[in-house]
Amino acid sequence: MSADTRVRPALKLSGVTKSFGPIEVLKHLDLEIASGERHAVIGPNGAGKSTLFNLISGIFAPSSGEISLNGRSIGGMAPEQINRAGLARSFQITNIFHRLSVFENLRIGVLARFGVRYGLFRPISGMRRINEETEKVLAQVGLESRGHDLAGDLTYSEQRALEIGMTLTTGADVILLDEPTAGMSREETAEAVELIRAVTVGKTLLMVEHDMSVVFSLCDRVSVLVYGSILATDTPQGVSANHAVQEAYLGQEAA
Ligand SMILES: Nc1ncnc2c1ncn2[C@@H]1O[C@H](COP(=O)(O)OP(=O)(O)OP(=O)(O)O)[C@@H](O)[C@H]1O
Repeated sequence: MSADTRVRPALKLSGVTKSFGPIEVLKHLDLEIASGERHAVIGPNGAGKSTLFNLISGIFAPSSGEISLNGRSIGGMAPEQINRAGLARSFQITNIFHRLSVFENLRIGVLARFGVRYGLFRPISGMRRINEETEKVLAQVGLESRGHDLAGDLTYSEQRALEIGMTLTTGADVILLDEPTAGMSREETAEAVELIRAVTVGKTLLMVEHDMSVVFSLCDRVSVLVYGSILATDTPQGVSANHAVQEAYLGQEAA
């Protein structure tokens, strides 16, 4: 591996703009997320956080600018292609199959990852490998005892853990989480933070998160998005001490 490859960011946005008709929702964004970094995006309602995630995960194409994943240009690719290139996203709105078991939900992701490859081999050995991988993710997200239960019967925080598990099944090394602790109690939030920390070891995490205590305990750096522009990117401590950020966002939240 060359020195250049080692310092290459996991995710890089250069001059990314997104307009809907005449409205420029994201304005010439530059952002680099280092490989192995845990990074939060914060910002007031309507700042463009969801739009940013939609661009990175391929729901929308950027109007201009460049997005690269592990050095490969992904701007404008379809979500499945971006997923295969190594990026997985969980959604703010629960995105699981309620009438399938927890195990079956996870196995869908594993099948998508291995299905084609194992189609070449004997089905039994292929299924064994797929089931083993599924069990592994089930354990990683702490749902071993719930594998046979319907996903719809899980508690809210267990469903969020399942969603995180679904991002892991794809084998992606860059994970996008959209408000993973939204709607959780303090205890559930603390558990979710530990889970996210554990499952993202060795991976790169980009998350939208409103809860600053989560950002402080989990993230290496934070980017503050206000009116479609990045106002600051810094450590959580640096961002909280930044006067422009306090005026534009944090002060407003505290008020
Ligand atoms: N498909 C779309 N068509 C037109 N305008 C859109 C579209 N999607 C988002 N917008 C506009 O872009 C702006 C940014 O929205 P976005 O949902 O990205 O913000 P956000 O920071 O995620 O907000 P929230 O925290 O409320 O989810 C808003 O003014 C929104 O109305």
